[in-house]
Formats: sequence, structure tokens, C-alpha cells
Amino acid sequence: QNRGKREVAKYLKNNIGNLPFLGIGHKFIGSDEDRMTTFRAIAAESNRNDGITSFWLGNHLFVTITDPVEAEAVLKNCLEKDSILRFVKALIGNGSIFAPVSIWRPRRKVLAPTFGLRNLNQFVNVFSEQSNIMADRLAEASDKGTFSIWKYMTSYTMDSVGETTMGTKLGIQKQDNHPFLVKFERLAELVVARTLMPWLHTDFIYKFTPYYKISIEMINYMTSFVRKIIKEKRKAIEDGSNKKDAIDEQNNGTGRPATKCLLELLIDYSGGDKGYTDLELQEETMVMLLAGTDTTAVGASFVMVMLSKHQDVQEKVYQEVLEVMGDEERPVSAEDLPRFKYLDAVVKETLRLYPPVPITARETDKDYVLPSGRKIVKGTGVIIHIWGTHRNPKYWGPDVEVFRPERFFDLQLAHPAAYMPFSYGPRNCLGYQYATMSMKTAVATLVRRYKVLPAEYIVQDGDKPLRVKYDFMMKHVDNFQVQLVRRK
Ligand code: HEM
Repeated sequence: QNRGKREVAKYLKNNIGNLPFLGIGHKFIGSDEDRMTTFRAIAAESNRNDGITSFWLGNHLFVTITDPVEAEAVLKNCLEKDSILRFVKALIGNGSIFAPVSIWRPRRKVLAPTFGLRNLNQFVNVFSEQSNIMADRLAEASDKGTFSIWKYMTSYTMDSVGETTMGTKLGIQKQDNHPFLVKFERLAELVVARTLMPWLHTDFIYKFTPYYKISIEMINYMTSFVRKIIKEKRKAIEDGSNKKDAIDEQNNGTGRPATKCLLELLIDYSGGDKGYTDLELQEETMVMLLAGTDTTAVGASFVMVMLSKHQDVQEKVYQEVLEVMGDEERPVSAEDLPRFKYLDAVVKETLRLYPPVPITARETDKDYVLPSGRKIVKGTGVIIHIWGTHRNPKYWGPDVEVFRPERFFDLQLAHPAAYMPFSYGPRNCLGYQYATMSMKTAVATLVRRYKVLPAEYIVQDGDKPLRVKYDFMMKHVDNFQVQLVRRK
């Protein structure tokens, strides 16, 4: 098998500096920005090399793909995630996102319909209410010059995800340094650090570090929080008080049926009492908290930064928001969202250039022959390079680096996987519509109230690319800094 891998590495050679034994391991040492720079170099190499390249990380071979035809073949046939992701498992156990295929497949069948559009449309009220809380909080920041909008977005998405997945108002936007947010972020940091530092991979060594105790403590806090809510939900369903809430809400004059949170939908769709166990519900709730919060906050923050850099684009978004919503100040509704067509293109173009998840990985369970005839052998890590695919000039033309939302009008993609911020194929992101709705609601609400300007220290840099870093997700090195000015 190793001979097979060496052969693959030989014909998929890269020119970015393999060392004996280390491979390109030394290129991942350094800052988060250095790491992203390495991933970018790999993407560029792959695009020069007809959409594919490979590199060694120690003795693990990774094939990197930036061609959608090749990517599709892998994503449709090879469903096992790469073992490098195993440290997240301490938190989510067999939660679908990184579960082995045998566990993932039946769970996906239950999870997919819970994310149906009818269910999601009910959540727009939550996104809208939480966006307005964010807009109120930002009034204070808008007088103070340059600041990081990301912090506000993270609290917004955490509160929205909390309410839509667990039916619980976490109130993170209303309390600075809320323990749930602090612990959640610290834990994410620890998991990332462990994944990226191979000497912490062995349990035997990790248990001697101070991080071990802290991470166990955080995991216990998060899981017992979620478990308590599951117990309460079950009880409410049993004694019918969840239905009472529904009636109360109708009587409150909203006239719409009460929102069922994703957790309740999961209980229903998996078969009620006979359906998912508390542990299964806990694992999937953790997946949604983990997969749905930072990703969406990072995406929406990139949109705000791009709007600050492109005032002409922002003006068009603003005019569209006024046109759709009219003059009266009212919350964004589910009916408004599909009418924000230009905003939709702006969100898409932002996620093309700055996909919050810039790479995803699979591990081959057997030898594969790709559509181009190139072979990959069993046990190889395959990096589906989303960033690189979105910058493949063969599919996007010569202006790949230019921010041009209009390209999404009547776009005829040469291949559907040429655009995949939410990945592609049977294991793609389940929350893509949820995320788009949440981002559009937040951005429309903010743009209606504020004009977004670039950070003070930035002088007209138009199409200059943003500096980005990688810590499992791709973020802005300058922390998504902008300025806000209240519109009259
Ligand atoms: C801009 C925001 C988001 C981005 C960029 C994003 C991206 C991704 C990506 C790249 C994957 C991995 C797919 C693969 O390996 O092929 C994924 C998986 C997943 N995401 Fe998202 N996501 C976002 C928001 C959300 C939200 C809001 C939710 C739920 C509330 C969510 C739930 C999931 C789930 C459950 C999976 C696992 C699906 C499976 O394995 O069957 N995501 N996401």
C-alpha cells in the first residue's frame, strides 16, 4: 500500500517543498495565517496542475482536489471522514458530522427532513428578533470608530441557534461574557490546538497536560446543559405543556402556530418515545450548535467586511432592502428573504471568495480511479479544497479574484460542484438554507439601519484581497473590523 501511495505522490508531485519524513509538515508550523498561506499555495499548485496535487504530512499522504469533476467523484463515493477529525468526537460522540458511515447514514435520513424549508421558514422570526437585538447593541459601537463586528455576530448566531435548536433563549447577546459562550469558545480553541499539534494526539501525553482537565470540565458543562433541556422537552411533550405554549403564543396575537425547535422535530421525526435516545439527541444537538454557530457568524462577518470595501455594492443592497421592506421599520419576514435577490448574490459571492470552511476531507476506503483516469489508493486522505475550487480559472474565468456579485445572476455553472461553500454530495451541509436565511436576515437588518465603512486605518483598498487565517475555519486576520454610521 505504501508503494502505491509513493507512486501516487510521484505523479502528483508538488513544487511547494516536501522534506524527507516531514513532507510539508514544516509549512504548517507557525501562525494561523501561515497555515492558510500554505493551504493557498497548495490550491494554486493544484489549479496549475489541472485540478489535483498531493503532499505528505509525515507518513500520511493527502491528495488535494480543486477540480469539481474529480471532487464530485470523491464526494459521492467516498463518504468516510478523515481520521484527523477524531478529537472533535470527545464533544459530539457519534454525532452525524464526523460519524462513521454506518452510523451517519440512518441519522442523515432523520436529520435531513427536519431541515425542510417549511420548518426553517418558522425560524425567520427568531433570526429577525435576534438581529434586531444585535442592531440595538451596535448603536453603542457605532459611535466608537473601528471595532470587530465578528464578536456581535457570534453572539447573534449563538442566540439564534440556541433558540432554533433547543427552543431556549440563551440571552447571550444580553450578557457580556456569558458562560455558555465563553466555555464553548475555549473548548473549540482546545480542540483545534490539539488537532493541529501532532505531539498532543496521543491520549497518554494529552492527559498530562492542563488542557485535558479543562476540556473535560467544559465538555461536562456543555453536555449537561443540553441533557437538561432534552429532559425538559420530553417532559413537556409528555404532559402536553408544549402544546399549551403553542396556544398561548397564538393568543398572544401572533396568529401563527408555535415554532417547533429542531430538537422537538428530531424527537418527532425519529419516532417520538420509540425514537432517538437521550444520548442520540444530545449528540445531534451538539452537532448543530457546533456546526451552525461560528460558521454562520464568520460568513455574515465576511459579508459585512466586503460591503464596507465595496460601497457601490452596499448601496445596491440598501436600495433593495428598502424596496422589499418599504418605509416602515418592521422585522424581516420569511416572505422577504427570497425577494432579496441582489443580497443573495452578495452572500454567494462572499462565500465563493471567503468560504468559512475552506477545505473538507475524506479518507479513501479502497483504491479509486478518478474521472480523469488518475488513481488514488486506499488509505489516502483526500482534501476537497473548496477555496481552490472557487478560484479555479477553468470554471470561473480569468477574474476569479474579483468580487463581482453580478456573476451569480443567471450563472450557468459548468459543473455544480464548482461552487460548494457547503460542500457537495450526500454528506454536504444540512444547514445551508438555514445559514443563508440567518445571514441574509442579519445583514439586511444591519444595512437598513447602518452604513458600513472600512476600518479607519484602511484607505481605499478596493479589490485588494483580505488577509485570512486558518484555525479549522477561515477567518479574517484583522478580526472583521469595520465602522458603522447610523443612517438617517
Ligand atoms: C455559513 C455557514 C455554514 C457553512 C459554511 C457550513 C459548511 C459545512 C461544511 C463544509 C460541512 C461539511 C460537509 C462535508 O464534509 O462534505 C458541513 C456539515 C454540516 N453542517 Fe454546515 N455549514 C454552515 C452552517 C450550518 C448550520 C447553520 C447548520 C445547522 C443549524 C449546519 C449543520 C451541518 C451539519 C448537521 C453537517 C453534517 C452533515 C452530514 O455529515 O450529514 N451547518 N457544513
